[in-house]
Amino acid sequence: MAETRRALDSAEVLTLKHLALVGALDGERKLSCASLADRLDASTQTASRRLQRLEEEGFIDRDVVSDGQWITITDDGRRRLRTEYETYRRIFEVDEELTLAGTVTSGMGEGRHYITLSGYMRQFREKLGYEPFPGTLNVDLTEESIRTRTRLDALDPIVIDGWESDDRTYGPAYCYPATLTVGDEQYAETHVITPERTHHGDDHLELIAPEKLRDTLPAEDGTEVSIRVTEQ
Ligand SMILES: Cc1cc2nc3c(=O)[nH]c(=O)nc-3n(C[C@H](O)[C@H](O)[C@H](O)COP(=O)(O)O)c2cc1C
Ligand SMILES: Nc1ccn([C@@H]2O[C@H](COP(=O)(O)OP(=O)(O)O)[C@@H](O)[C@H]2O)c(=O)n1
Ligand SMILES: [Mg+2]
Repeated sequence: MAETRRALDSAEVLTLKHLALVGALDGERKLSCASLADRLDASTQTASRRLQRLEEEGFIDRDVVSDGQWITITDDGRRRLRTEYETYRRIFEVDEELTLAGTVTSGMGEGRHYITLSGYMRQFREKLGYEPFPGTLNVDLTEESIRTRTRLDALDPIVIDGWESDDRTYGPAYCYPATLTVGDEQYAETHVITPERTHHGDDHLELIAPEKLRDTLPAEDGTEVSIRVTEQ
């Protein structure tokens, strides 16, 4: 589980952006606090404090040497910058559609179990307005769509809360309304569901719907599908 962190303030995000602009996303970059301070139009102490905080929060790695420091932006740092980027994209590209492509695939046969648990089903009824068919239709995303799916982070999902039974806890899941297209067939009442705890990687997308999509569309393993995520 990731630790809970205080969000970076805007000056700290700006510092991270400057580090990326001088190449610290692609590997180690040597910098002095004085040169960073110049770029940020701030004092050396301020630049130093911001670097320290970025390091403490895990957004950069640093190796301090006598005449400066070697800085690398970590994966968490890259993700933080990408979130910033997605927010701007949302501001300037409001009309752009978020469409993902891939092929239908079989998963581990666990989706059915989770969807039918009463702690989730009750919320699906209340928040989505339907009882999903027991399971998730799994889609193997194309390389391009694996990158595009990060744009989901900039949308407001319908949140299915985590809950507890007598013997274990269940994680939350996030739902995004979507239209699924196979050839000429469109199926509108569907949601992309991203469970917080999952055994699948970013290349795998799961969909829920009131009906068995494999029969309705129809679709089988290998069928190419397109998923247009629609704003609520
Ligand atoms: C609503 C929902 C909640 C889930 N909650 C959990 C969870 O708490 N813990 C967990 O290990 N997996 C959870 N999963 C993920 C499943 O274990 C699995 O990774 C995923 O649904 C893929 O299943 P599939 O390959 O059978 O389609 C959840 C899945 C769904 C759909
Ligand atoms: N709305 C849905 C949900 C699942 N399904 C399918 O129903 C079956 C059970 O879902 P599952 O998530 O338990 O299984 P896998 O995705 O692990 O294969 C799978 O074949 C899914 O592809 C469907 O056709 N339509
Ligand atoms: Mg599934």
